Amino acid sequence: MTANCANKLPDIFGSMVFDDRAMRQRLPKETYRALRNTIENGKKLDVNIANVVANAMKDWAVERGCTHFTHWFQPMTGVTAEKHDSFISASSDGSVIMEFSGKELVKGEPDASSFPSGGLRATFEARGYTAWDPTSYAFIKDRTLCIPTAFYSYSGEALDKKTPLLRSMEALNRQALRILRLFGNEGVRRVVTTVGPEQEYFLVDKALYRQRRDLMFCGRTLYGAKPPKGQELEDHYFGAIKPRVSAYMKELDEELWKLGILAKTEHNEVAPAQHELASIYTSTNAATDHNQLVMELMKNVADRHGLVCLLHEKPFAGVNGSGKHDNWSLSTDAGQNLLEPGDSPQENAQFLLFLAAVIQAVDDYQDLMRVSVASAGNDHRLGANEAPPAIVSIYLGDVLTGILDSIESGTPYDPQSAGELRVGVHVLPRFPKDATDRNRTSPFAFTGNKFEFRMLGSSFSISGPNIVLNTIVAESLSRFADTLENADDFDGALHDLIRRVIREHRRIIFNGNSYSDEWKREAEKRGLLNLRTTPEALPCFVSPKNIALFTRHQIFTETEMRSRYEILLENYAKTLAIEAQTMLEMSRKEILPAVNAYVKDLTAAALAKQSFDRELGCVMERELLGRLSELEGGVYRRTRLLEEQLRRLGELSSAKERADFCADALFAAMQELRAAADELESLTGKAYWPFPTYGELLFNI
Ligand SMILES: NC(=O)CC[C@H](N)C(=O)O
Repeated sequence: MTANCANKLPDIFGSMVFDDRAMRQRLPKETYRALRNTIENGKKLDVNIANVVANAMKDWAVERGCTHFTHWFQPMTGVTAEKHDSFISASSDGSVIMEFSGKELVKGEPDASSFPSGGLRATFEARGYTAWDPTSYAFIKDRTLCIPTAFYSYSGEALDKKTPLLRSMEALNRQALRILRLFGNEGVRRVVTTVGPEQEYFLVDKALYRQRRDLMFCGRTLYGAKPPKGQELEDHYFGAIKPRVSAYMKELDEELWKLGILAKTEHNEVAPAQHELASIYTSTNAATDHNQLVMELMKNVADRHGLVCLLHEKPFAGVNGSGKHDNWSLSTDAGQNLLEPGDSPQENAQFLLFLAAVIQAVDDYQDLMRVSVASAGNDHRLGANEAPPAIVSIYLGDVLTGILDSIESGTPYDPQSAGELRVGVHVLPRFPKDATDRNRTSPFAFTGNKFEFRMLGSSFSISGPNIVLNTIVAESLSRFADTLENADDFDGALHDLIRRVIREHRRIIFNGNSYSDEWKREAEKRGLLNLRTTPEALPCFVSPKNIALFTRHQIFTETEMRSRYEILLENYAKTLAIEAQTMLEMSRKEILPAVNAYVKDLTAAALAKQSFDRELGCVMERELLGRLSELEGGVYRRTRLLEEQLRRLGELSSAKERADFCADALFAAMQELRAAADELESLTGKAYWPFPTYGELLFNI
């Protein structure tokens, strides 16, 4: 955005979205009211009304240069999908008119037989349908009107990431309203979960990227010796943004603002070439759609700047990885944040109950939290260089923990104050927001009025982790409501309930350094789970306890869960197999021939020296040739070993066996090959090494 355009920002914002402003302007009053009723209360939309809405949307889109529309959906691939249809309709005189009907708006059939379904559909029964989600606004991308939709099978099973997310938001709404009624909050009609995601990413030069097959095929480097400088000086974090990156960020912001995305904060991250973009929170459904668009646009805009945006969780070994921090909270339709401590005993009590619900949920369902962030890419990040470990725990800060302690033990919070703290009777001691000191090591940190779930990988759809958060908290709230609805003495029952939750679940609270080895030992003593790899974590998803949870709240059917489990396992094994294949290709076609060329030149130089003068020593050539030949032999042997492991992988039939084999034998073989090749890299002449080094990739922008 040029400087003189800055004052037009409020006009540009949302200009490519058919949002409330556009609806109000374009729809007849009655249609507008009916549509709002659908958006807010889920009321079915009459087909005549849908026709009017569709036509208005089409006119609006055509005025903005659109010729096509698409049902935009989120299959289990983790990225979005679209199939474009033009608005044209043939007339008898050979001309065309532009049309878009209510039927086309509301439902589509993309024949999506090639999306992962985890055995839910065979190709002969491959029908898939998309259904308009009116709670997320339609928008224009690439001259196409995009209609956010849910994607499901012929027999009604969810095949996407949106349907269960909407169901989980509904479950949470149901249970949170029960709780609010107990506190006499009759006016609240809806509780929504909100999210503000922080998105980390790397930028590398496109010309360099193209020379690396590992980046092109896998999104991360599979080889690469440590450069002389990494992030140790901590000079990149929040450093001045380089002009090329700044130009990129400005264009990206403008594109995002046009789509009504609340892009707010941007800065350099810890590793060289790493950056972050944070958005202001909004409803989880919109935030999920928006984050998918953020990732897509990050890539597209980078391309226009001769850059490539890497969203992988660990593009470079040994330096900071990229996460996505999910700032989660609950808000009423009146805008009250339910995780914000209040001023009166009533408000405080309500806050403490919601807090207790989260504490119980995270402790009871640590396994699901871990599953929700499990992927091949994130396995490299969790527990390494400034990313949370695989052990789930909650950070509350000393002040809030102190308050909970005194409620539990019945002792005064403040030694000067008289008597114990009674929930619902006393006002909580004031704790300034800053008292919840930011703890960057915690997987799940309370930050004053929301929780920051820091375990998500940068390439994730935020849908899965939020489905889990919403559902497990809905479960705690429903149990609390069952107890409290039957209580004779509400304040007494509430106090006892909160006390019990703190007593039973305090093991999940940890305010110290989650990166440390002591914490690993301590967590084990506390009986917390430490599910190190994806194949170790995933089976928890389909444990009887978790199937019972998701089916009870109608988020997933058991069939849907089993299919998702299969998809996740397969995805893991496929990712590792692609990486192993890529390593083999790079070793055989690039590394070994390059080193050989260097060896040949060194040999020729030594021979030339000798023939020139027999007395001339060849210490360097002799020694270097010895080391190079040995390492070359090592790389060759390990290449053969990796080939052998890949062959063995091909013989395994079940998805679980394949995933386990990949995490274990295949990954070990990849690591060994890499170690030998990286050593070779540091000994090989610059002109010979076949692809750009870490130093070039990380410091070339
Ligand atoms: N400064 C930070 O917040 C670093 C976060 C880190 N990149 C992660 O993976 O979560």
